Amino acid sequence: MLTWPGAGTDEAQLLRLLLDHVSDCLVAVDGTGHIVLINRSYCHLLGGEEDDFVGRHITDVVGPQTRLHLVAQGDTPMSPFPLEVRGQKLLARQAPVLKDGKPIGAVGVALFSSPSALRRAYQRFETSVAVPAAAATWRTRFGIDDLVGNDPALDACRTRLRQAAETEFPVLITGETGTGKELIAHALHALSPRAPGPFVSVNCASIPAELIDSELFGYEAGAFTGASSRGKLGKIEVASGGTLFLDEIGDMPVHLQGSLLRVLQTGEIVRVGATVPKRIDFRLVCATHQSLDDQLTAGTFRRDLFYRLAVLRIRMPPLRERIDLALVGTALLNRLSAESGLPKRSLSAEQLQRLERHRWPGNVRELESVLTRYLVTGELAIDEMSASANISTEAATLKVSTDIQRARLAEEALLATGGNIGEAARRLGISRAQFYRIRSKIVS
Ligand SMILES: Nc1ncnc2c1ncn2[C@@H]1O[C@H](COP(=O)(O)OP(=O)(O)OP(=O)(O)O)[C@@H](O)[C@H]1O
Repeated sequence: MLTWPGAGTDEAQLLRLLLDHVSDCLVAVDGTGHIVLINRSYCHLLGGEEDDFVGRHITDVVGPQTRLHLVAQGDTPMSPFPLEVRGQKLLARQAPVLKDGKPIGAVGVALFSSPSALRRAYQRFETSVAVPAAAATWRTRFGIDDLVGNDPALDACRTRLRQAAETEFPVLITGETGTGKELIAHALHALSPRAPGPFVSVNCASIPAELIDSELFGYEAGAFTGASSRGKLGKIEVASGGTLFLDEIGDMPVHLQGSLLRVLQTGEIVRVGATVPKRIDFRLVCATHQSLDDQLTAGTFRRDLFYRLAVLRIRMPPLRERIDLALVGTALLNRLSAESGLPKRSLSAEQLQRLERHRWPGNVRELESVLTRYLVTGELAIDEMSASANISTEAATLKVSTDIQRARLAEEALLATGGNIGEAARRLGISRAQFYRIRSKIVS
């Protein structure tokens, strides 16, 4: 006799309870093909209650293509068996119910609602075995509480952040260097339902152009000379079930922008050297300190990709536009002293005024640096070099825009030649080495 403490003593009720907790759709028929038992998942799929189906012939309920009544009479089961029930494609498994070696009925279990659900389940399984070891190291380091400040623009960022965390849309975070773009990307992941999954961060500016491909998409075993014999998991795959953070997205080479766009459109990646695409479930968050508008105009950033990844936008305010410098300075000073073990120091009214007069081109990162120095030396030395940084930034912009133009021509030549660097260099009338140099100026 079947017993289960706390579940009552009625065996039929107990059986019902168990079956209703099986999420797969399950139905049993007697030797004539009439339904004797059907669980809640199947009733739900059929859009009715148990009483609507028990006693009816399986072909009346599921449709003429079912074979369950035939299996109940001794036909060989076919598993998995494709079935369409109420417009829903299923893969089903059938098994005869035997008594003294003779069939007295059959049980049918719908395994997956469609081949793509099956593929997804298989990939989930594969990923759950292969990815966790890699993903375990990819965790968020910051939450929304780490975002210090009491400023209207920062409050607007917090609101946007909370709204974005409830959705799955791509987010583009913009702002000058050091304004907290990476911090807020971590916080976004930590607030989202994906928080238990990995947060995988890739800095597009720090990976050589020729490696970004394999870094993001991974490669198959032996995909190219020097490739690991076991193949490599790409960062997009490592981010499966979590968030992929692409920092400095403005530095992504044009040919890769096309690949990323395809991933966003299809939800699938193709590893370098592979032919079969793989479905990956990840959320994309990007950041840039560059003006993507300028790059859109210059043609170095694809407009179609831009619209895809900038569905939701968060602009981090520069420190000089914020009204809470005293509060941020004091909070950071306390945090830095707690983290470093250095004795606490406070800031006088005069010192706070000096902080407020500075333009902070390096934003909160620069402020952290000044305050750390203050904790160590007791002197509030604000970097004079950084105060004049605006002028040098403008001078640098001219140079950068020339570099961008050249890189754009190089990328166009590369596209036109199907990725053949030698040929692209020849068309531009430069050497391969010059070609690499031009591209690396933008990429590294
Ligand atoms: N509002 C804030 N509150 C507390 N710390 C902050 C805040 N904004 C930035 N920081 C700190 O400033 C430093 C720089 O932040 P972060 O790396 O997120 O900036 P970023 O905008 O991504 O910079 P970059 O564009 O150079 O990559 C980090 O140590 C971060 O913790």
